[in-house]
Amino acid sequence: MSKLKIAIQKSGRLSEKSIQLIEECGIKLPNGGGKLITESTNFPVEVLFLRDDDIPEYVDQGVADIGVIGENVLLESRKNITIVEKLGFSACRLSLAVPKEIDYPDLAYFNGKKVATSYPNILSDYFEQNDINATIEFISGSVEIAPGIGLAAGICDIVSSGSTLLSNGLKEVEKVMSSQAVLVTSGNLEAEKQAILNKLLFRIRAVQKAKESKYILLNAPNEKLDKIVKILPGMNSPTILPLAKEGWSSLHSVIGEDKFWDVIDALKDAGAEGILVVPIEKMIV
Ligand SMILES: Nc1ncnc2c1ncn2[C@@H]1O[C@H](COP(=O)(O)OP(=O)(O)OP(=O)(O)O)[C@@H](O)[C@H]1O
Ligand SMILES: O=P(O)(O)OC[C@H]1O[C@H](OP(=O)(O)OP(=O)(O)O)[C@H](O)[C@@H]1O
Ligand SMILES: [Mg+2]
Repeated sequence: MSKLKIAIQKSGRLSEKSIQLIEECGIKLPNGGGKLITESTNFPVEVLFLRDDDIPEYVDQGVADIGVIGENVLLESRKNITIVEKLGFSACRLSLAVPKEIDYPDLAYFNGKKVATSYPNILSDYFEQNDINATIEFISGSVEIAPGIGLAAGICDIVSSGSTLLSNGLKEVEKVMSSQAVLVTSGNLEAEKQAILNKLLFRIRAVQKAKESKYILLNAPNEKLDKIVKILPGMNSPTILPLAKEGWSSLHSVIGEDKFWDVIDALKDAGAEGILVVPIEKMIV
């Protein structure tokens, strides 16, 4: 029976979350051992642990069927592979930065200047689209030190909190792209592997959906239920159960994590009491 080969980063910013996602899908992986390839004991997948930059090539070649990488690495690779699912973790951006004391006018600042980056393809496309004529200096890591050692006038690198820029005396001046972890495939899977991927995607979506939602329970006097129900945007209509206390009910519903804080005050004002909000592990809609 065929197995779906999944390439994930061996060690780095994507590793832990990639393994966590696989495990949250109920796919068991043997513990540790430093192996670079491992098989699940309860789902037809093999996991390959690789450098993230190598994953696009392996997926393109069919050595791996799917892979987890940042959108930045996908775009830089210029491979003919496609995103099957955005995974929502390792959110960051690729930005241009210059020494903080520079009085930066606009993108034209980079005309005739040298810019250091590990993303020469993305950056040259970006400069071309914006009619900027700059020299791109490729360096594979520690890009933030380039201006300080006189290698370049600016850099283009990953920014998340901004603390690496700050500690190297740089400031972000232009966002080139946003990125998050994505699941990619070459799109040439044989039927049996595609069926495994479909099963995996179904589980990933259930896990993702659950993370975006919370299960809410509250108590309220019966005469206030109508008003409370109108405040709660649920999956379907909420469940209402009578409480032992005469004239009171317990109401259960599912609510978007992003909406929760907006509606909580409205619920209290409408007479809700004993509000409990609990995480959902999986959600099939
Ligand atoms: N500070 C950050 N916050 C959030 N996401 C990040 C951050 N830095 C990088 N990423 C994302 O995680 C991916 C992997 O980053 P990491 O720094 O582990 O890569 P790397 O050093 O190239 O690793 P490798 O050794 O596998 O080549 C990046 O391509 C990017 O999409
Ligand atoms: O804006 P920040 O939150 O500071 O994050 C940005 C930094 O994070 C990444 O490096 P990482 O820490 O993964 O180390 P690496 O360069 O060794 O990959 C990236 O290359 C930046 O240097
Ligand atoms: Mg890398």
